[in-house]
Amino acid sequence: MTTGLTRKVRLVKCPKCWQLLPEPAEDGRILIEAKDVVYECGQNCGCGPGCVNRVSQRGIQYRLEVFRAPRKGWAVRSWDFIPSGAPVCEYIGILNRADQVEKHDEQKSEVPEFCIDAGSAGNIARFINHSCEPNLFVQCVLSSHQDIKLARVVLFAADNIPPLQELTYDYGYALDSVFGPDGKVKRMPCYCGAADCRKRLF
Ligand SMILES: C[S@@+](CC[C@H](N)C(=O)[O-])C[C@H]1O[C@@H](n2cnc3c(N)ncnc32)[C@H](O)[C@@H]1O
Repeated sequence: MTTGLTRKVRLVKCPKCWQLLPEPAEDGRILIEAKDVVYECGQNCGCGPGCVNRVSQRGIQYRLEVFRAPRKGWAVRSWDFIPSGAPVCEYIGILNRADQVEKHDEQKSEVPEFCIDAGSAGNIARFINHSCEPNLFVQCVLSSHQDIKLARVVLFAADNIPPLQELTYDYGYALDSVFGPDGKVKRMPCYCGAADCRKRLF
């Protein structure tokens, strides 16, 4: 999971606690659409943990289950209905400089500065599979600092998601962008089953 965002920010007042925040924050508990970055209130605001502008800081609110999916290995679904725009879970792992990951792993042509590696440590997000027609989207969130390269990465519902439907997001690989240690292009078939499936993850 990588973020390659760069963006100039404008300081405005938080609508809830009136502290200065970069750019207007989302007013409400759900996110309507993906943005470059969402600014939430954090430890530097005076508003406290109950502030509505901390939508992704409440931990996992749904009963998520890891299950076995045909041809894809482990997968994740929710026992509860998830409304469109709701934060589902943060993508947790070890933050690495992308160039360090490359030394012992596959290479990508466009490499961002940092990546979150959930291979050795992470949460349930590491079991969420790719789909070409996903029901989650990836959103960068800043709250306790303003360094976009170190934003938290949170998965939000892109749709109303009924119970037991597999949760998926678009891994976002460009085709032929992943290379093996031998320098050859690596290909991985996609089994998401979407009508417009690209047939390959990368
Ligand atoms: C982050 S893991 C997801 C959890 C994984 N299924 C497992 O069993 O641990 C990513 C890996 O899952 C598999 N995967 C995810 N989405 C897939 C898809 N749409 N089609 C085929 N394999 C998929 C691939 O092996 C991929 O490298």
